[in-house]
Amino acid sequence: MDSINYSASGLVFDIQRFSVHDGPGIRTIVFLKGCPLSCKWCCNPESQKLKPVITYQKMRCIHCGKCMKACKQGAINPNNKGFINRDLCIGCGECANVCPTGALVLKGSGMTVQQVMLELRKDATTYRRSGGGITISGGEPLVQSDFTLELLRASKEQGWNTAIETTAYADEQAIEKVLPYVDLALMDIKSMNPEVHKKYTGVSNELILKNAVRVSQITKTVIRVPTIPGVNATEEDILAISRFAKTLHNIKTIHLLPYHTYGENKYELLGRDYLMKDVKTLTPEKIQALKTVVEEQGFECIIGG
Ligand SMILES: C[S@@+](CC[C@H](N)C(=O)[O-])C[C@H]1O[C@@H](n2cnc3c(N)ncnc32)[C@H](O)[C@@H]1O
Ligand code: SF4
Ligand code: SF4
Ligand code: SF4
Repeated sequence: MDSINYSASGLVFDIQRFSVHDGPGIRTIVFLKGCPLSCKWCCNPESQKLKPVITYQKMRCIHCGKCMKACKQGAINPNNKGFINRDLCIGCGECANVCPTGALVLKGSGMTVQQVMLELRKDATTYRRSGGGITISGGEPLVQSDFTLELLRASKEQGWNTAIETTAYADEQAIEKVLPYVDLALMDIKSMNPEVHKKYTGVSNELILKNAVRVSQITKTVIRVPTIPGVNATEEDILAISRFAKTLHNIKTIHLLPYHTYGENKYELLGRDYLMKDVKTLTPEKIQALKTVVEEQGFECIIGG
């Protein structure tokens, strides 16, 4: 086995400590950039591009003009819709460096495995006491598969529990090399209907359904379904996903994640329209009915994951 490459670097857009979701015990979630999907409801739209992106918060702007002078691409102009011309912006972050109020923030920066491990080590005692560890999310962690692999290997060497949040849209090699170092795969199945999947996520579900079999063979897997009204939140949709889960290897638990709008304001910061504005989250009665469907198929069902 090769030694761990601590100098491998990846694009990270957030690190959240003390999470009690997304795996056992107390965890640190490392959010990676890059996703081949573009789910219309995505709560992390800043994750999707595999490069740093700038956010602009109008409320904080005092119109000092420093960013305009700093931007060599001429991408900033108060007359632009959303302040920044995103066709010109290269995500260099020079504007954010000079902004005195924090109105401009760059999402995504290069970090080495060693730098991420330094962050993680701050909570090593907590991981040991609680049986927790690292969860790699995003974005899609399998996009930066070499970086994800090294982070997982380094974490396993410390004896920490490892998890990934994935939608398994990746090539076979990425699955085969990364999953053996994952203790728990929290794997989304968003819809069994290929047209619906394509319409709302930008890609067909064919590769995901194929890879789901392999993921479940390699490691302990929990199926997750973000339940989005008008997309995949009928009893028929959830029954179809539950039946599919039965064809996988040893799935015991399905998480239903009720649709939420926590990410809505981020779209504005990115100069994008939020396309799910009119969608209301499910009532507790409706989500309960979906839970019953899952349980009738013999699975444990957790609402919220
Ligand atoms: C941001 S994703 C990152 C991992 C991976 N890209 C995926 O989709 O599985 C993490 C989790 O958040 C869920 N999620 C994203 N947007 C959501 C929303 N608006 N409401 C409920 N769950 C959401 C996803 O379904 C996924 O289970
Ligand atoms: S990130 Fe760079 S290119 Fe983009 S607006 Fe700021 S300074 Fe200009
Ligand atoms: S530097 Fe910041 S506060 Fe000044 S104009 Fe640009 S965004 Fe606004
Ligand atoms: S797969 Fe995950 S990260 Fe990618 S767009 Fe969908 S919810 Fe967002």
